[in-house]
Amino acid sequence: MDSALFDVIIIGSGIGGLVTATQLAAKGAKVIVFESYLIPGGSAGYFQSQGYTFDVGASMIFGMGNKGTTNLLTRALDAVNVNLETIPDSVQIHYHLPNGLDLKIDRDYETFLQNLIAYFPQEAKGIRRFYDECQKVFNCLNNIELLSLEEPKYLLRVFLKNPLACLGLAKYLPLNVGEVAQKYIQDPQLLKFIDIECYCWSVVPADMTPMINAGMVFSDRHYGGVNYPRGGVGKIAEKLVTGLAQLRGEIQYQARVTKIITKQGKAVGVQLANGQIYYGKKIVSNATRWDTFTKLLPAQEMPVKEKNWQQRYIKSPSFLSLHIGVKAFVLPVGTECHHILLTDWQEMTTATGTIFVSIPTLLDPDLAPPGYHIIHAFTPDWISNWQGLSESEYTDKKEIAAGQIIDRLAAIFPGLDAGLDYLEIGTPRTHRRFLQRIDGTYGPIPKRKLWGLLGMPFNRTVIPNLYCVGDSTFPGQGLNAVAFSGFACAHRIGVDLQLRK
Ligand SMILES: NC(=O)c1ccc[n+]([C@@H]2O[C@H](COP(=O)([O-])OP(=O)(O)OC[C@H]3O[C@@H](n4cnc5c(N)ncnc54)[C@H](O)[C@@H]3O)[C@@H](O)[C@H]2O)c1
Ligand SMILES: CC(C)=CCC/C(C)=C/C=C/C(C)=C/C=C/C(C)=C/C=C/C=C(C)/C=C/C=C(C)/C=C/C=C(\C)CCC=C(C)C
Repeated sequence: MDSALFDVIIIGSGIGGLVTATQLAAKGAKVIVFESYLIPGGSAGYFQSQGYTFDVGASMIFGMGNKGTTNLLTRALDAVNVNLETIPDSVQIHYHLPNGLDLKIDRDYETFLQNLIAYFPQEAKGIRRFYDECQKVFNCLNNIELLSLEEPKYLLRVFLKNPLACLGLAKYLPLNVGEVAQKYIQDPQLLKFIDIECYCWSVVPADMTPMINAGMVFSDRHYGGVNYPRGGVGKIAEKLVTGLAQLRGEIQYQARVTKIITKQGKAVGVQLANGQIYYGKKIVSNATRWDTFTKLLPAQEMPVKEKNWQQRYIKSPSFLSLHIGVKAFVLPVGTECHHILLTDWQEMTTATGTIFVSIPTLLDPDLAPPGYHIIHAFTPDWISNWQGLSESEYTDKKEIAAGQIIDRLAAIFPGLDAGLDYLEIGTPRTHRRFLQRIDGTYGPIPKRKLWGLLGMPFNRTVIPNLYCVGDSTFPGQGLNAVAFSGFACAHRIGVDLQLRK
């Protein structure tokens, strides 16, 4: 069944897809979003059970500050006249690391530096120089308008307005964190610490983590800060959808796109699982590049550019996630919201080696019944560890794996077993199923050491009228990063469609 022509069809309502949709609707485009799940948000969605509201992903949110230009989530919400109350987190992460390295990353930059220097006094100068250099990158970004790097007029405009910031960014685009850190720091334990500072959001150590992204994360946490949306991470997507609807943009749920329709090599529409066909002038995929170019388009016709990208980037592991409800007594007084647990540096990048913990109810108690808290504990794991099992083997394996994580969590929550009220276990298979992400992957990671961010593709693809948005486009994983990708994608499409607003 055919239907009206849309300006833009967006496949998927992750934050990347929704920022693209809202930006384009605000520019006056006729937009429709198709989402395969029941609610918007993708990996920034939520689920509710027995009085708890769980974030499906982590709850450490950057980009919700109220100043500068890098607060892209705040800006995306403002652009469609919706707002969301946020709760500031005074500590980004409490690290529990090998050899007794127990450190809180304070929101205040100077306090953070002093706390780290207390562990490595001999590296005081190097620590300051390294993190100050990250701040330099951030200051360049935070001084310019952030739009599509594929739009020459914008590049010229931004360059003429702020040449030093642009040259600064151009210098850092090919660099990784490792090479900058090693300029200033010699202590092997401290370099390991820089590795986990990167790994916990990029899923690769410092020598493979782009310097631009580190500039964002290591500086925004002290500038706009980490801020939690009241009501849960899922509120960001819900509010964007409200804004989209106010601008007459449409969204359909339980609407899985099975095919991108092409005509003479150009993308012209999409087909849904129920057989319906929709046509659009521009098609945007918020599915991963792997899903886009193997499932939504014929895998055997994959463009060379995409094949080359797959030579440079591989799928990161997925996660084993425990969504836990506990009695309040489990949390010792002074517990912070986010934790990283690692007992052996050798295990940092191995499956289930590093444990991540979020306790969003410390910021927003209404996410759990009175007297209870949420502990979301997750650890990287590969889908290959969860395949080829019978139903009962799968259930047993889940329980054993969850038991092991709970035992390890006892290091910081000794009463956890006794105070357990609720437990839901998600595996890489769960992430694949609910998020429609191939192998449940968290996103692309470099296959080998690359030139910083230079290898990450922008939004246009070699197929005319087909764009990608989200974490397999520049600058990669993270809600604020995919929000950037959404701003850039909408800007490029706005120019291509000659939208006047
Ligand atoms: N900072 C944090 O704590 C945090 C928390 C959650 C997520 N994240 C980040 O968010 C990023 C992901 O954002 P994103 O925008 O790239 O995408 P996403 O994967 O979150 O969303 C993609 C959406 O597209 C939908 N979809 C996929 N294929 C479809 C199809 N064929 N038809 C219809 N719908 C389809 C999925 O259901 C999903 O809702 C991740 O990189 C992760 O790092 C960060
Ligand atoms: C003209 C000339 C000469 C030149 C040009 C140059 C330029 C202009 C350039 C530009 C560039 C740009 C714009 C760039 C941008 C970038 C960006 C925006 C970036 C961003 C980033 C972000 C990020 C990375 C983020 C991230 C985050 C994340 C991932 C997070 C996550 C988290 C997690 C998972 C964790 C959890 C933990 C716990 C729980 C503990």
